[in-house]
Amino acid sequence: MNDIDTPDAAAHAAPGQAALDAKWLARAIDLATLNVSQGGGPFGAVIVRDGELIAEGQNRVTANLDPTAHAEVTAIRAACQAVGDFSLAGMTLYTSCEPCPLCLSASLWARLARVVFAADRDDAARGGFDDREFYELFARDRATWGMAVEAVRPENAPEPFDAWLALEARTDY
Ligand SMILES: Nc1nc2[nH]cnc2c(=O)[nH]1
Repeated sequence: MNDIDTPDAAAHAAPGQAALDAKWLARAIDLATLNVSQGGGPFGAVIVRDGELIAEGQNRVTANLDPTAHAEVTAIRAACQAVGDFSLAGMTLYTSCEPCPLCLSASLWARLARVVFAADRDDAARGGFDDREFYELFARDRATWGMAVEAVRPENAPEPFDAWLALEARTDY
């Protein structure tokens, strides 16, 4: 079992929460290990609301030819379908590994209340995954990146936002 009862976790968790966290993290880790034997990457995740399992996810990047199919993202997609909403406000994401920047951003967009992880970015690096490197990249000037990120600003660049703001019946997210 993982020792997740750190001072930091304890500061945010209600009494009894540590045992519940351990239970859901164990499921996420099981999903991750199982996924390795099923042609996927070593990552698993579950989404829980009020102690109830809403959805599970596994890394399907290579299996689905989808670089965004990280375990957390597949769990978020499945949870949104399960509850019929693009918001997962009030829910907790348990993941077998610290979310990479993609998964952390997806978690923020999904408005999750909590993210709890087991292995960390150093464990992922040992497994050959770039999570830590991407965190380090975001802390650096983009000019130093291997991938060019270029702002080109045609006159009508803000136009889609004008259309959005003019739409009274828009669904904000
Ligand atoms: N947390 C996490 N990190 C990854 N790095 C590569 N794939 C994944 C994934 O599915 N989850």
